[in-house]
Amino acid sequence: MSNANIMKNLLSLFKLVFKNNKTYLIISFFFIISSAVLPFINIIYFKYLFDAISFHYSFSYIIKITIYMLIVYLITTNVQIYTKSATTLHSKWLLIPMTSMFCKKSIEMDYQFTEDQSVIQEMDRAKYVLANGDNLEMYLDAVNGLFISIIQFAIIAFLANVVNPFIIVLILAVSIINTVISSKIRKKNYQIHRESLPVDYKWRYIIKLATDIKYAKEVRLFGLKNFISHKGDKNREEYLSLVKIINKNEKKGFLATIGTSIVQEIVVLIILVYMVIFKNLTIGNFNVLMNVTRQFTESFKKFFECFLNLYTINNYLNDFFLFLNRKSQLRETGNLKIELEDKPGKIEFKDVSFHYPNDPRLIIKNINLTIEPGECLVIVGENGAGKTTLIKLLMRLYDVTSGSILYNGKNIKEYDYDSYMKILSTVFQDYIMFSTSIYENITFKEWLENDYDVKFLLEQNQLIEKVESLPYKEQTILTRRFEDDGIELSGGQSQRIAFCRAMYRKSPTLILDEPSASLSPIAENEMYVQFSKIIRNKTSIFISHRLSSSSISDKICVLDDGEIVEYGTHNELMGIDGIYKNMYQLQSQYYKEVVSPA
Ligand SMILES: Nc1ncnc2c1ncn2[C@@H]1O[C@H](COP(=O)(O)OP(=O)(O)OP(=O)(O)O)[C@@H](O)[C@H]1O
Repeated sequence: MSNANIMKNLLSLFKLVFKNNKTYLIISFFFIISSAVLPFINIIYFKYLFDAISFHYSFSYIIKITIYMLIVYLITTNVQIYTKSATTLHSKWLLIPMTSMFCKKSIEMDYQFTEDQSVIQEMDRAKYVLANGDNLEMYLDAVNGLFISIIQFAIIAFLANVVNPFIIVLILAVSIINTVISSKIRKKNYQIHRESLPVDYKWRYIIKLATDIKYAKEVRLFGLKNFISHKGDKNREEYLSLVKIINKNEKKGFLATIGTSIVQEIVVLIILVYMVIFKNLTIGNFNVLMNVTRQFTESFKKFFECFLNLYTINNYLNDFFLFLNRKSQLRETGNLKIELEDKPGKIEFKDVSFHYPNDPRLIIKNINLTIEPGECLVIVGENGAGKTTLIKLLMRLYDVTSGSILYNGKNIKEYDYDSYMKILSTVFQDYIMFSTSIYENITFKEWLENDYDVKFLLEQNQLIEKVESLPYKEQTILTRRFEDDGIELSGGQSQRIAFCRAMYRKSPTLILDEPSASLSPIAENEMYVQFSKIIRNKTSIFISHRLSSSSISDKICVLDDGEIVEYGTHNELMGIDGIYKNMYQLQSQYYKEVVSPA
């Protein structure tokens, strides 16, 4: 870690403090001054006291300097105690803007990075600063400590006429040796700690497997108790073997520095005793000299300790700022605003090919497709044909490998990212229900009494009866993760909430990936009847395995192994002996078998 990095991170942190918590700076100033001068009050007092006794000053003079000393001591101690606890508290406050910056960056980060192991690990290390707030406290404490030591050096330099130069050289040498030992140990341990983070991350995943409701069914069904606990045992063994190395390194370093410090104490004592016996050093001056020397050692120790803390924690802070400064390629392209955001636009795929960043296989191959404004397109195809991937490209979760996607004639990269995202509403197969109220799950807004849009959507999606029957209606919390009176919805009900969420955005383009996957055939039919009303004046794209969706489609596109193999209206595709006709006939036969009475 270079010094430039330390300075850069310090500056970044200082800017953050200055922007978010100026009070911290004022409190720190008083903390630094009071802590720096506190040890010298006694030293200076005893110097004056011994002088007064040696030179037979009046008793009232001694009382006077004693009272001054007590007043100064009391004020300084109080200031130091108050500001110490205040700086600790205010450094915790700093976690608020830092957490918010971190979350914002994580969300704005290019989607493809969420699958990149090196970025995931960088994010984990950055998270470490937030999850272990003590690190930030220690870092800021170290910065204050450095200032305290520097002021103390200045005071000591002022009093230096009484310090033997040999002692200074000795203290300097011992402090430097101890610093080198400690910094080597810390560097080694930081590397080991870095190695331990992914292990710890896996451990949290294992705990989640055992406790998270998401996995509860699978875990019980397949009797995964031993499987999970075995994984947990192995993981902890791996983690503890790393902690053992860290402890061993620390022990070695501790023993080495204690050894050098003992040698230093003995040599200083020998020199001062020699000066008392052979150089007429008075006991009073011996006392002052001993105290200043000890303070000198203390200040040096503190200085290097703070520097080492700063250096070590800087590694974590560096990861934090590195992550924060990570560029988002997808976001930082165009800045064109979309005009008429509520009107559907023309979407064109031109020679689009794509492979995932971690896999060279082409998943989308030379696609040419036009979706006219207000058209309803159904994309069908076997599992793995590339249907979801095509939608991910349209949603700018990934950039095309070659070719281009146009919206109203302009490459989607030219648009401002947020402006472009506003025109799309998507429900993916793996939509998420958040552990918050039904209302917030749909709107992502604070509760608004009588939000008729939400009521209308609940009604349209046949959820109103269910929601009205709940004790807190739209304010009922989904999932029981945080609330005892939270509710669990069925797959189909959750999917309808996800539809409401997509429709609430009122975007001119609606994309639904497998909208009927969790619905019964009757519900599926009702859904398409509802959809035909909702999608009026919107462009809609459905990915569907169930071909009943064709009843509301204008065009159907059949994907096979990343290529468009058939394209046209339902009637056109039924006219050719292809994949679509085959699939349709198979499915309608199945429906007949299921529905017709035996
Ligand atoms: N993040 C990823 N990294 C690498 N390959 C991926 C990734 N996501 C999907 N793929 C691969 O891309 C191919 C197409 O996947 P996609 O999800 O687009 O298919 P699909 O047609 O939507 O399938 P399904 O009907 O099963 O949902 C698959 O072979 C899949 O393994």
